[in-house]
Amino acid sequence: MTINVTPNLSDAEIEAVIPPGDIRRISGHIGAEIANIRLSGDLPEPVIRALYALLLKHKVLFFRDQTHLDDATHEAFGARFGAPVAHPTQGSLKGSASILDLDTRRSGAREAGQAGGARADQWHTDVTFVEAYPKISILRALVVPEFGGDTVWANTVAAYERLPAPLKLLADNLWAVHSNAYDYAAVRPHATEEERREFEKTFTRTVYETEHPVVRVLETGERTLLLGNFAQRFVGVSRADSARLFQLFQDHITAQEVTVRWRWRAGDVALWDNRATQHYAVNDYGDQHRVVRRVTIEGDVPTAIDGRRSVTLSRVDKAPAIAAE
Ligand SMILES: O=C(O)CCC(=O)C(=O)O
Ligand SMILES: [Fe+2]
Repeated sequence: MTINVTPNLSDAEIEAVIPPGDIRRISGHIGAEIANIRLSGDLPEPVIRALYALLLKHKVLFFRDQTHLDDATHEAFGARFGAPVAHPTQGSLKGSASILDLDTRRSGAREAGQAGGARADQWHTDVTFVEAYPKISILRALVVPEFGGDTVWANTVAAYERLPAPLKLLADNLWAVHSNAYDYAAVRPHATEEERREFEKTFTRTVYETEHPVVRVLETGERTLLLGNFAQRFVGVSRADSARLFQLFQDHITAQEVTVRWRWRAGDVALWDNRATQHYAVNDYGDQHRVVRRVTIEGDVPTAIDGRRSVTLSRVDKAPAIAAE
């Protein structure tokens, strides 16, 4: 059952279900580990509400030792926060509604896929190339390398708040075009021809272009910077200037001070507010095996400061052309 979320529970209301001693903040602006909880689709509603309130506050929540979860119960837990949605082009793991399998050993997975596929080593917010991109992502670690393979999240609300006033004004007035058809060759110069074809066949099977405000107003009233690696250019700005502006804002978003880095153990779960964060999977584990699986929860169409909403510019299906090759 999906909850009718009440965003602003008081601290006392949260404490009534999740004691403060079970909440361990990890860094100054983002991330908290929640202890003594067994995730499932059957958690009482007050617990789900408290988790959601904590998510709005900390942007990413971590849970250790959830080895009891399988794909079905992972998804059932996610469904308590809204409807699970499949990736628009990559589909989902067999037998599940929404699970994205990121396995470094799955054939074709090495370089294809979302933001670099099984190795998502680009700063991004999930699936921003569609209008109503997911509001929540929930990642479960199945196989963790002996060393390396951490994930880093950045708080895009804190990044906005820390901008000097003139840069806030600039961001407030910008819109960006996001697409899944980014320049794969530029991002992955060492990719083989096969990998490039795999990328085209799966990830960009349908090409989306969506215009989003760079500053999105959240249900909490907070303003968040909406960029990441699917952002291609700013509306009304040349490609060259877009590249410089993008770098300027991304550098603020990924400043160490607004990030948290998680060292995975098998059975860990990370739950993030995909509207208020970007993330990056550190690609430093060589050929070691790594498997993580993700459930994404339906989001809504972003609203800008002036009330305008994001719009889909185009959605072009390439599948028939590729199938005919
Ligand atoms: O592999 C990871 O740690 C993160 C992958 C990713 O970007 C995602 O699950 O959305
Ligand atoms: Fe991601």
